[in-house]
Amino acid sequence: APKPPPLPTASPPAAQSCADSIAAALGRRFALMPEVAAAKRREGVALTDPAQEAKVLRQARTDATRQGLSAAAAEQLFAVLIDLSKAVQAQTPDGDATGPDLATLRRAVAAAGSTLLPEIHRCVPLLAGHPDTMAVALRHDLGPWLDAGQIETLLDALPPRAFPPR
Ligand SMILES: C=C(O[C@@H]1C=C(C(=O)O)C=C[C@H]1O)C(=O)O
Repeated sequence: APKPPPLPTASPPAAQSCADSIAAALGRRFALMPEVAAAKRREGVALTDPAQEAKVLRQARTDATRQGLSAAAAEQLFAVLIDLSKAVQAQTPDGDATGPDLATLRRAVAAAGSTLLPEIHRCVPLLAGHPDTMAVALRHDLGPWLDAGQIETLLDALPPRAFPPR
């Protein structure tokens, strides 16, 4: 009998561009965190804001449900993003005497976050069967913000490891 063809190894372009756009949206969100840290210091606000976290998680569940994605997977992803975002803030050196205020920055954080779930929805079928594509994209785009262990944590909350095709 003929041997079955080998499993594909190279990422098709559609999977790669999907992973790149998710990584870019994540990068835009993390890139705001040094500014968030600076605004909190200026405004005398604590690193952790449980009410804001609850709002972000509630929004993630609502958006996911509206888009036909798993609310649990979306909440888990944003819980990981909150943890990692606080780690980035905690590592931000003292600085910036001026810059956008926290309320303005939170609107920008929400805008960056809101592009994620629609992208994930579009990408789930394309990333299925390509376990390394997202890893390569995150390592490429998130190096300025996250270390290797943090990138692994985030990969566990993204397709194709999370958000199974439905
Ligand atoms: C980004 C912030 O810092 C923390 C991280 C949050 C997030 O990643 O959405 C939300 C609340 C804070 O505990 C913030 O306060 O807005």
